[in-house]
Amino acid sequence: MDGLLTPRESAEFIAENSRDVFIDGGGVRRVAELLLAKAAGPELRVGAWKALHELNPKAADEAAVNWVFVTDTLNFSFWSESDEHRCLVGYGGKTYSGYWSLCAAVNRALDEGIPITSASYYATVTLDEVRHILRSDTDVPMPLIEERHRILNETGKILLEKFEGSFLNCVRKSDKSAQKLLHLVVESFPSYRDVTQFEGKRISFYKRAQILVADTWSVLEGKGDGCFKDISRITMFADYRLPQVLVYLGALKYSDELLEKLLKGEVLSYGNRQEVEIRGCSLWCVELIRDCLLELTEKKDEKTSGEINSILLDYFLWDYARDHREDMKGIPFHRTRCIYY
Ligand SMILES: Nc1nc2c(c(CN[C@H]3C=C[C@H](O)[C@@H]3O)cn2[C@@H]2O[C@H](COP(=O)(O)O)[C@@H](O)[C@H]2O)c(=O)[nH]1
Repeated sequence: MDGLLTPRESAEFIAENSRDVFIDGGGVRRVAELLLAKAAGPELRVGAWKALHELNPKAADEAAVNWVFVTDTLNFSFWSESDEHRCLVGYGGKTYSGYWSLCAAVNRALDEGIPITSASYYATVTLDEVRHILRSDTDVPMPLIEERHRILNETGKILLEKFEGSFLNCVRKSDKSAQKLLHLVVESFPSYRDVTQFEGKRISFYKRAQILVADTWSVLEGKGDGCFKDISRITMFADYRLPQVLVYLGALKYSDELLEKLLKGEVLSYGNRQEVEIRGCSLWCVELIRDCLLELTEKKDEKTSGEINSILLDYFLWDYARDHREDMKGIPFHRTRCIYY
């Protein structure tokens, strides 16, 4: 698309022109030092995607790739008005919330013999069937059920028409380039077009398309069809959890006016100036943390378990946010209801 900035270009431009969100250099360094201590550990490596998350597929086959595709097609907007009243899904003796409630519901459906990862099924699945598949154990349903149904039908039909019903065929058309796969996804599937404007420029975040590429790389363990030569050009994924954890860790700061708005739980619409600043500055902040971490590892000649990229930093910080939910209670996340993140 002409004149459309890449996510990294968008983030740098937003950070340079942001009025209500700021990157704190000292905080960036402190987070890089926190990550340095983990550089040689089990988290900052592609294998962590399977090793640390029991709901993720263990296989690296076509079915696993199609599990990733349908899950990332629905990977958006799990936040509820109140944390006490939210969608929960019980699976394998555990109760899951947020993004993990989606994964638990997908696995529960497969166990019930519902072929939810097959495009030939979800291209024509009905709204009632989707309500059943994504049903909550509480009286709070998963948000945006109607949109999830519409997106499943739309995406399933396109996957059948263009890629013989399997996302692995889409991956195989990308010449093992993460960037080519990213663009093939956003050109083919409308619900992945996470683009908006800021200060008169057309900007992109492509959050779900980037995490789809990242999760495809992870489920294929960075090997074979998943051996993307340019995987390090994928940036962090601009969702509503990373900003929260970056503020908690002191790498990102909000103006008093914006913080007050978020503490009141005010909804920010998709593409709103402050919402764009939160997403753009978070993305740029993680890029700066990665640069600082790479500098520290070189200086300290620290062993790392393979190349550290923004995907692995993002995964680590997102998991960190999950594990520190209680500690982060005082830090608001921004509320935007949309299908893009
Ligand atoms: N930046 C970033 N955003 C991520 C993820 C993931 C899931 N990926 C994990 C799963 C397997 C891999 O091992 C990854 O660790 C979901 N989200 C977003 O968060 C929000 C849900 O949050 P909560 O309400 O707390 O569940 C929602 O916008 C969702 O789209 C990530 O990794 N990074």
